[in-house]
Amino acid sequence: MHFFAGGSYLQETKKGLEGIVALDTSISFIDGMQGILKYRGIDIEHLAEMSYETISYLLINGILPGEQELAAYSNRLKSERRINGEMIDIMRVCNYGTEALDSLRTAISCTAHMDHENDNNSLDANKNKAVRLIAKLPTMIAALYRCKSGDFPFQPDETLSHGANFLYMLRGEAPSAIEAEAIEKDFILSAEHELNPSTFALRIAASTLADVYSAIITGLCTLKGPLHGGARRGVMEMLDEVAVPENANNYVLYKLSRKEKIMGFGHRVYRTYDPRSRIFKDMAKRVAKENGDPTWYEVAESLEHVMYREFLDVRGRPIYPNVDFYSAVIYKYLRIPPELATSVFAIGRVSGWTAHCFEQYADNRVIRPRAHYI
Ligand SMILES: CC(=O)SCCNC(=O)CCNC(=O)[C@H](O)C(C)(C)COP(=O)(O)OP(=O)(O)OC[C@H]1O[C@@H](n2cnc3c(N)ncnc32)[C@H](O)[C@@H]1OP(=O)(O)O
Ligand SMILES: O=C([O-])CC(=O)C(=O)O
Repeated sequence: MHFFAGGSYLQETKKGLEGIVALDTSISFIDGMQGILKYRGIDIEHLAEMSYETISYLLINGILPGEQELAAYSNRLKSERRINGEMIDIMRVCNYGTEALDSLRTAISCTAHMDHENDNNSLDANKNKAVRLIAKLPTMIAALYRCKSGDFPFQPDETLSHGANFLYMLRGEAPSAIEAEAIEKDFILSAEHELNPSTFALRIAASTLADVYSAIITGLCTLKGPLHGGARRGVMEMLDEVAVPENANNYVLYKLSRKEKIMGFGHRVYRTYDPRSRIFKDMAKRVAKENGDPTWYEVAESLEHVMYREFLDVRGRPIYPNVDFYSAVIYKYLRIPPELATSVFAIGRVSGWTAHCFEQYADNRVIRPRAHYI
């Protein structure tokens, strides 16, 4: 159905813009029926075996790096990991709440103030800003955590990978090999997902030609909500609440009877298992085994079984875990505090966000849909 308003015919409203195609992209591809996800034409299963730096380069530059390009990109990221004393002072002050993302938002805003290229919107300057953001986000989040506990932040360790260095800065000791693999995979699998809410919000900001930092902060603020990236924290809290696999059935039935959402389930696009969840589930099982206490993994598996059964019985179609579900189980085993979970998601996503910024700037028209006046 079409209706007439303000001199032109408009299409019927689609609540939540479900199924609306808003733009062309070459950054990622999703087949929600078959459970396929590709970044720049490469299957996620293949990408999950690479390093985060490789994936970050791929997303931003459109092609996989050769050996020399990767070495140069990796060196640049490592040399930009440090944050200065002024930033740490800010983190000591702007650190009141129980959600690290609120402070991260301020920290990124301050980085923009300190970046001499902030107002330079050339591609070269924007790529420099992307490198700074990608490199500094883990340092900022670890520093926020340390400052909150009244401790001094640990300096980044340039000998460690992007993921291992983050865990090192949280704890002051290098992670085990499997922990380093798990966090690296988390960053890769979280890096990009087409027009998810935060990326769409960011592209709207970029389409007004707002600078990269402003667009990233727009994305970050949108990631916060519990129906999007905030669900990861929700899952961590749910695992604590359910505590043992035997409680999963009653927990789900109680929540569903009250029409409450179960965090970490459902997706707007996937009608089958999210391919990232499959990889996360396998990784979570391995981390649980290494840890020696499989309880959180078993609680998660029970929740998955009960949700599948309930949705199939009551609605005639199952529901599957999304990207936030088994990643949260991994965070529990990695001892990442729940208040950091959404910010840790952003560490991975910032490469995808910056890639979308560049794609928007390169072929821009301001994004401005219409509303149906009632
Ligand atoms: C990184 C990410 O953003 S991944 C998503 C993270 N978010 C979550 O995990 C939060 C829980 N999940 C949800 O809220 C939703 O599934 C979303 C936001 C992911 C997708 O939303 P939509 O595409 O609008 O799905 P929608 O809400 O229409 O779901 C259809 C039905 O299933 C129900 N449903 C969907 N997900 C869930 C859930 N996790 N728990 C309980 N019921 C659910 C809805 O309530 C709705 O029921 P209704 O028809 O009786 O109203
Ligand atoms: O695509 C979405 O709507 C949400 C999602 O899975 C993501 O952002 O990774």
